[in-house]
Amino acid sequence: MSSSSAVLDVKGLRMRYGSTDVLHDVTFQARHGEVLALLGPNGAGKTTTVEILEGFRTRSAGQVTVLGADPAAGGERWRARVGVVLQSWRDHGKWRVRELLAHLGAHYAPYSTPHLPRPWDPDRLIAAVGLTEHAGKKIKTLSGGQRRRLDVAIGIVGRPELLFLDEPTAAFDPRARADFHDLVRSLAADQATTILLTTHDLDEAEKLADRIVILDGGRIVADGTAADLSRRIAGHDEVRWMLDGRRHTERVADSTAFVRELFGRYGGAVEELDIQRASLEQTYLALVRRAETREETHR
Ligand SMILES: Nc1ncnc2c1ncn2[C@@H]1O[C@H](COP(=O)(O)OP(=O)(O)OP(=O)(O)O)[C@@H](O)[C@H]1O
Repeated sequence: MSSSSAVLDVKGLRMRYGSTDVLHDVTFQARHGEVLALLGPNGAGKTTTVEILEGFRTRSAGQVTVLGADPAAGGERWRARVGVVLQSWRDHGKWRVRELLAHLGAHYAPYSTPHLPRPWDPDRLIAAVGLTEHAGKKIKTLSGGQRRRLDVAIGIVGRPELLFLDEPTAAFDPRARADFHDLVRSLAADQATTILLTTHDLDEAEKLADRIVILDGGRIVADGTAADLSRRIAGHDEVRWMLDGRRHTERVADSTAFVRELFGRYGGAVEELDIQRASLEQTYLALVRRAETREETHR
């Protein structure tokens, strides 16, 4: 990908709090319409990275371009193109759901274009986040999960071209989570919204993300599709089969190539073939463990 076509372009990003470096030379990009998941253990630097990209935190060093601008200097027009999902709008407890979304949405009207009409129609947006029944309710009367849906609605009311979602489904019940996943997919597929998602839910990352970036100890330890990442863990696929009445089990790096060879050699004599690929969870844990071992030996 050329840097100019990237919606997010981060090169050599560093962040230091006092005398502690928490981001070391972080480099990654996101394309138009791509869903990127940023994963990593607690304290890895995900929130710090996202807040720098959102323009809420000033970096110590490195080049950061977000929708063509440096977020540290992004003006009103730039901000109108970026969606941020913040934690609950507690100060607005007396506002009603539809009223707040219409009020906040009005701010984006001057940035409307024929290609991207802004803001979302409040009722369509309320339906998209599953709050139709609660549209007339005061915010302080919503449950935690309903409030979180409202947070998401507030984040996307201006039809952002780039959306930051920081652990968006943490308080969602399974139904709300599934609805939310549909919404994220449709934002990316139908509206070409680029989405940067941080999550601790690996299943969510695997379902939603086109690409996964793993941050550990302030460094990127992996960047690729879920399949790319699992290929980096040699010997993770488990292939089982029966041959001449005997059961065989083999751990291999590339199960497709292995099975092709197996059939090439034994043909129809191979029975009860079963392939188990490593889950993203196993891959993630192996990559993080490997990065942490490397870090310890360098210390
Ligand atoms: N304002 C701050 N001052 C000093 N250190 C900070 C500050 N904010 C974060 N840190 C430190 O920076 C590191 C990265 O924190 P960050 O919140 O970015 O991690 P994270 O990956 O988002 O973690 P989590 O998954 O727990 O939310 C941590 O060691 C944290 O203690």
